[in-house]
Amino acid sequence: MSSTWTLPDDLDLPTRPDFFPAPGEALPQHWSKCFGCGDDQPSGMAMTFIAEEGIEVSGRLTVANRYQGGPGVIHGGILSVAFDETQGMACMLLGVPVVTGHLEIDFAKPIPLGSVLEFRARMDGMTGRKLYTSAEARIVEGPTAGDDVVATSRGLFLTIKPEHFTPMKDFVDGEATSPFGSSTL
Ligand SMILES: CCCCCCCC/C=C\CCCCCCCC(=O)SCCNC(=O)CCNC(=O)[C@H](O)C(C)(C)COP(=O)(O)OP(=O)(O)OC[C@H]1O[C@@H](n2cnc3c(N)ncnc32)[C@H](O)[C@@H]1OP(=O)(O)O
Repeated sequence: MSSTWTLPDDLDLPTRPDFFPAPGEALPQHWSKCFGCGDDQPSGMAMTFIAEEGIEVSGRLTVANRYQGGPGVIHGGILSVAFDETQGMACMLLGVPVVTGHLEIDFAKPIPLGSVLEFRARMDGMTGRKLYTSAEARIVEGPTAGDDVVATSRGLFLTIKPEHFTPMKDFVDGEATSPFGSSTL
């Protein structure tokens, strides 16, 4: 896999607050209408996440037929959504709202429709408002399941003020039922 990504050398690794789910417990969706994780988004990807040790999360995605890009394989954009979501969830362990500033993906192996993917993402460090993350995906169920890493990603997330989404309030489609965290609307 190739990448031009280099981490700054002045990063801190924060400690994880204890008010979030313990390792092994499910993470709440951050916004019920989110395409990646929301349960109020019928056309979405319904990803689920577990808190791991440290500032790390795992997430699962079943590759539905509608996620097809090339013949029989996942669309690269769908895989990118999953990486965005998983790394955003790793940031969420710190209890601060964030948005993605930069995301990059290396697509290493084809991923057949019907596969179940497991993503793992972690915080590599932060400086000021900038949170640096990395992640990888493996196929855990399906005809090509195995230990091979099928894709990797690196992200830069920026902490935002609660009012970041206020100008978007009128564009939300109906009532959201975000139970926890929320996108601060
Ligand atoms: C869907 C929303 C979910 C939100 C949930 C929140 C609550 C839950 C909490 C957690 C769950 C997380 C789960 C989320 C999963 C999905 C996340 C997404 O898909 S988010 C949607 C896509 N992303 C955007 O819409 C951002 C659009 N962009 C912006 O709004 C701005 O550009 C923003 C906020 C990212 C930065 O703008 P500035 O004005 O606040 O700050 P400046 O000064 O430009 O940048 C600050 C520092 O960052 C660097 N920077 C910014 N963008 C960069 C980039 N692309 N590459 C490298 N550096 C960058 C700059 O160089 C600067 O660095 P120096 O402080 O000077 O060292």
